[in-house]
Amino acid sequence: QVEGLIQNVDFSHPSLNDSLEGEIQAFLINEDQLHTYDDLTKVNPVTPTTVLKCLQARYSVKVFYTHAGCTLVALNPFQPVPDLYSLDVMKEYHYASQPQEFKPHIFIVAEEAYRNVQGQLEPVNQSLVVSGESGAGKTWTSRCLMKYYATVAASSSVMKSQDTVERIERRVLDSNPIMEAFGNACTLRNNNSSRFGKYIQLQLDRCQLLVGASVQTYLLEKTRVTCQPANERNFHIFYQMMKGATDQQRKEWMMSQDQCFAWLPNSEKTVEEDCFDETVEAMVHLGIHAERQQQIFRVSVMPVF
Ligand SMILES: Nc1ncnc2c1ncn2[C@@H]1O[C@H](COP(=O)(O)OP(=O)(O)OP(=O)(O)O)[C@@H](O)[C@H]1O
Repeated sequence: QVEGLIQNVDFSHPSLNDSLEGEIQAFLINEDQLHTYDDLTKVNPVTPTTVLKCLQARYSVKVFYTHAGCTLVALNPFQPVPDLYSLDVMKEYHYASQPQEFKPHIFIVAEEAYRNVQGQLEPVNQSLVVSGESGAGKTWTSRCLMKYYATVAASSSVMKSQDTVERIERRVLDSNPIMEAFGNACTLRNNNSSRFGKYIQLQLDRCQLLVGASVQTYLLEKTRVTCQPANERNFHIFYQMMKGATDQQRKEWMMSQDQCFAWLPNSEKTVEEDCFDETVEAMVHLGIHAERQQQIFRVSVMPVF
């Protein structure tokens, strides 16, 4: 992704090469300043080395977001960062008169898009594109964005407390565990890898309150159901069912505790996402009633005798 941001420079000319190398060295000499570049367009010269060194320097002081013009570069901290996404931080960005003057953050992008919806004459659609390689943090980032909108654009009094998010806002957030249970799997690169692409639409009314949402999915890696690459797993939902089913469900689904399934390799591996209760709870919030759930789970079960 960073490569794509870097200008095309012809490095083939020897003198150009030498002078550029000199500029790079001159830039990098101020090592203790590199983390202060909060916008990569200020880096000069812009080369893979200078950009990556700046990002590395920021990462080492636990700064995970950097602007690159109107793009935001997000580095994956691979660990929870306390208070980076709290309700208070959301409020700070949401109520700021100039959020772009704050430290780079995904909430700046979220807030700018939110404000841009309010066009001069008519509301204007906004799109946020989250891209990156597997494990880069796209799913995490999309969740943050949805949480932000579910909070700031909530029709109820959600800004009062973190757990008053409800109704449509709650449903928007609850779509995530369901989508992830059925569409994510543990791969070599990411324990919670999305095996599909998604296009999420959040609909706001003229008062900029969240009134609807839809998710379109595409390119689901269906072949994973029957064929999992070595040391990877099938979709989370199967393991969730194996681990979380009640005795009654086990009987009905013919899934006894000690049974092995050829299509469910690496069952011994426990990942955070193996949480059947959470999936079921989210289904309830989304209005998927018990009978429909049973139909879905019956289809999901594939016993091999
Ligand atoms: N901002 C963050 N703070 C803390 N942890 C994070 C953050 N972003 C990502 N992670 C961690 O990195 C893991 C991988 O991120 P994520 O699943 O979002 O990647 P992805 O880009 O969606 O990958 P894939 O394309 O394989 O679906 C997450 O499960 C989470 O543990």
